[in-house]
This record gives sequence, structure tokens and C-alpha cells, in this order.
Amino acid sequence: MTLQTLPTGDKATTEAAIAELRSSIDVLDAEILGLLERRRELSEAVQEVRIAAGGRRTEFSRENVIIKRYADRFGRPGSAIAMKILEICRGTVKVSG
Ligand SMILES: C=C(O[C@@H]1C=C(C(=O)O)C=C[C@H]1O)C(=O)O
Repeated sequence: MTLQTLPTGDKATTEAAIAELRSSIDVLDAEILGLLERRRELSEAVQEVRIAAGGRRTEFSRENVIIKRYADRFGRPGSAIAMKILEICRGTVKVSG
């Protein structure tokens, strides 16, 4: 099933279509979470290199570039997402597991 061939029909057909689309969403969410984890590792590496050289953990000019990148794509929610991603990557959020 593609987005161009969305079915219309009885309840069972609708429910099957939703289940299939949701499983595609679940796959994407797993990929997004994996990418976010990788991003956090890279971000922490940058922060550690900077701190080891006597610098600060955060660099707001760079964060503003990233926030703008997301805002340009998704507007206000985009900038909110970017700020939460940066919060996760700054290591100020306790990550379980
Ligand atoms: C990773 C860096 O350090 C911090 C984390 C950032 C990020 O996660 O993108 C951006 C700026 C810094 O506050 C960096 O400076 O690039």
C-alpha cells in the first residue's frame, strides 16, 4: 500500500490499512530514536573535546543555527523539537537504560 493507493471500504479494510500504516510509522520511529541516540553520542563527543580544551559544554551560536534549521522546516513546532533535541544531547536529561 502506498499513500497514493489508500483504500476506502469496509471496517475491516480500514482497520487493516491503519494497522499497516502504523507499522510503517513504528519502523520510522525506531529509526528516528536510533538516529537521535547516535546524534547524542556525537554531540557529547564534541562537548567533551571542547571541555577538555578548557571550553564550555554549550555553544549557543551553534544551537541557534540548529534551531533555525528545524524552524525553517516545521515552524514553531520545529524550533520546539530542536530545543528538546539539544536538551537531550546536552546530557541534562536522565536517559534510562
Ligand atoms: C555538539 C556541540 O555542543 C553543544 C551541543 C550542540 C548539539 O547537540 O548540536 C550544539 C551546540 C553546543 O551547545 C557543538 O558545539 O557542535
